[in-house]
Amino acid sequence: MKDLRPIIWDDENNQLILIDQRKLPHKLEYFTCKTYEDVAYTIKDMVVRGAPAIGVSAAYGMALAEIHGADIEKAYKTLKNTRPTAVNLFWALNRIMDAYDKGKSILEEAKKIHEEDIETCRKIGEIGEKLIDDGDTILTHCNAGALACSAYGTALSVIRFAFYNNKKIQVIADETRPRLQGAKLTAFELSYEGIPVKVIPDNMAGYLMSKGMIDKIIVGADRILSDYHVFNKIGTYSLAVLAKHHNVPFYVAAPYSTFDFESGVEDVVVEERGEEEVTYIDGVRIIPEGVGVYNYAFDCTPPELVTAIITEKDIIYPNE
Ligand SMILES: CSC[C@H]1O[C@H](OP(=O)(O)O)[C@H](O)[C@@H]1O
Repeated sequence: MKDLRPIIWDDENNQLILIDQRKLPHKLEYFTCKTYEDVAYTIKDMVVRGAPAIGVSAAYGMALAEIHGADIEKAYKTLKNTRPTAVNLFWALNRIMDAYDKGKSILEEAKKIHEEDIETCRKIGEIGEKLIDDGDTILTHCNAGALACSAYGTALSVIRFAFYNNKKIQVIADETRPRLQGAKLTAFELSYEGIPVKVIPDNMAGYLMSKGMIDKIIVGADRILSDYHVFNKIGTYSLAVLAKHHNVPFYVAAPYSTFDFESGVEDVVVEERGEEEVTYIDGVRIIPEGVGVYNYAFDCTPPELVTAIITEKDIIYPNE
């Protein structure tokens, strides 16, 4: 298994080194964070993205605040305000603040969160792999891979473990407009590892399902509520509706740090990002000046459309 690690803590120089995912797939470059402000920037500008990866990075951002004697409360607020939907960000920051309030080292707690995330994602793959059959064609959305976590991924961990258990699978990655995480990140991550992957435009998924070309769908998550409403990348809900119509199993893979047992659906802030993500592709304007756009980054899939949720402890069947 080619171990893609997007988050590296450099103990020697007290800095956080991140794969700059804005540069993929053309360049594998790194962004070095020396302050918590640097980390906040990387989360907002999606140098690092993906619910677990955002949480781990924010934890190290707090460690940088501690190392440099910065105002811890200010660092907490700055990092907390980077992105509103992925609950892992708040889970990690609150865990760091709990440790700090108890007089523990923030850096040591951040390292624990990082190490736990690696093991959690590995377990999700081990547990979820049994849902994949030899010969399956599996559609995935956005990037819920090692690039969204500390290693392995969530949805892509299931796919990796199926592949390494000698199941002959074919992955279909839809491109995932507007940021194209599927085309740029999932296709990079799987081809880098030799896992068969094809990319499709988002609007092709329904046609492939109607032709019986998709056996299963597996996606990640940014926030799962206690009633199993799933917040994930925009377009997930559309896939879930299509999957229901075509009787295609729809799986969600996520660690328990993505669960939010407090909020109701109406409490969750669905991130809206800048218009330029929709009006431009790779720096080229594609929409006429003066024409408005929507750019919701996430949507919500109700539990009745979810076949199963794969975690590091168990498989949850919301409708059984
Ligand atoms: C393993 S969680 C990945 C999750 O995060 C992504 O969002 P973004 O790329 O905007 O951070 C997407 O929703 C993925 O499913």
